[in-house]
Amino acid sequence: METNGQEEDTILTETVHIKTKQNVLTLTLKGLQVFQSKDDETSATTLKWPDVLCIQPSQTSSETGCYVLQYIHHEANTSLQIKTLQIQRISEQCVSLMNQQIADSGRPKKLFVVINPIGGAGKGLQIYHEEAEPLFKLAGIDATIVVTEKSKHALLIGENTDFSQYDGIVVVGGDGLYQELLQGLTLQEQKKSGINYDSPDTDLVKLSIPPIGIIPAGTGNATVRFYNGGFFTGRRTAILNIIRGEQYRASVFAVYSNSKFFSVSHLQVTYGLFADIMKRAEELRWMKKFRYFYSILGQILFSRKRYFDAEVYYRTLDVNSGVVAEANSSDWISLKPAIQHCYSIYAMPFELVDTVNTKYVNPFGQHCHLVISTGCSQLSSLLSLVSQNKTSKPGMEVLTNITEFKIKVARENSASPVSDREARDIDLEKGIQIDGEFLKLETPEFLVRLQTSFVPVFGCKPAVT
Ligand SMILES: Nc1ncnc2c1ncn2[C@@H]1O[C@H](COP(=O)(O)OP(=O)(O)OP(=O)(O)O)[C@@H](O)[C@H]1O
Repeated sequence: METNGQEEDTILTETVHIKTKQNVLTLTLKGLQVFQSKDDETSATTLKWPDVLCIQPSQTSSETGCYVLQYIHHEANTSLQIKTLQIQRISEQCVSLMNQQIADSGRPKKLFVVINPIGGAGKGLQIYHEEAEPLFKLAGIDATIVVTEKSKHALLIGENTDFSQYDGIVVVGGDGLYQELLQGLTLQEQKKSGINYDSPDTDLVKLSIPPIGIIPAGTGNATVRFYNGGFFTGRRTAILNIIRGEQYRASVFAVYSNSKFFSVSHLQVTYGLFADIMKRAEELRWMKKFRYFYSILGQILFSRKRYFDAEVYYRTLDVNSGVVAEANSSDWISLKPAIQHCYSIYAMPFELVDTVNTKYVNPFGQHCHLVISTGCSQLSSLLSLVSQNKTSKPGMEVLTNITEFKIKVARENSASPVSDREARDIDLEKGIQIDGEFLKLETPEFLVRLQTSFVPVFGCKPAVT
């Protein structure tokens, strides 16, 4: 709460006691402040209304006017914690005004919650009931819960539910569950609008839905980290950001193939190496969460690179003018040489800020980067994905400021395989990995278009280091 202009914003000022010492409590339109003495600003606790969880009568003191204030504390690295403040001798009028301001702070009042009971360690329900529900109750939030009963259930929920009576949609699961819901929501919005959403030349209609919050309960929980400042330090931060109600519009990819809208992607689109790893992980599903570790290790240590020839075309944003280069031209920019002999292509719908002074991943950005591994080691390609590298190096081309790209894979293998390995390679040639799932294309070519400000999400801006 700023002191500038505070006088005009002030709703009420009164004297209260904290730890038996006299304090001044001031309520303003923006928040509240408690301080021992006007001359000692350092002793002040200053809170904005979205950070005030609740004020309730103390359970440990029978004294009238003794209340416990619970509030959200912001740590230096964007993680959030709950703190309490016991206040004595506070008036009923002040408590009632505080409750009014908390209710008007913009936090959601009604949430629609989708829980995956089998994601990750199978603890989605437990996580929700033990960690999220008590905090939602404390914050006066009502929740309607739907537990998914089968694969793709979240897609049907997204496609067929009218969310207009809710202030937020919450996903309790991993990246896969969020992708399914997003896919359903995207289809619902496009169908409602009547556009030809199969054409990549038609802009998708941005989602006009209540913001989505993710409570991580899957094996892969990457996107929630980026939506919550990039330094994800626990589920509690994600839950508290939903309660705070701060929202942004995140970018996603729209993926097209064979002249059809194929999928929406909130995390990553990969072709080649990482799609192959994901395919192997699916075959090892019985190993539960260890399947990723095992399939990555198996590929890096024991498997050869599966090379393919690809034509790569792209469009970029002129970051200084904000204009998409070549946007009105039918010509795409092509890599030189036009055909890349490579083994991995990937992109994430995030803007990477990586300068001498700062490095962070921004999911609310305007462009992304595309990485093509040609001659570098598989480990190097993997590390670049994990570390969000955006610098080209020998055997790895990184294209920056990308807004869309098009990949056409030339068939490396003969149509009639002579060995099991060749048969597997042909199978893999049509594979693409989207947000952790291995999917099959009809033909090995696809177009990916960044859709900026596409989906409203609860969260906070990236932590700038
Ligand atoms: N009741 C259910 N029975 C079977 N599958 C389900 C059920 N509910 C959701 N799913 C499926 O679970 C998959 C994974 O969900 P989620 O992303 O929450 O967890 P995860 O453990 O990170 O995922 P993954 O297993 O892909 O690593 C989704 O593809 C979804 O279709």
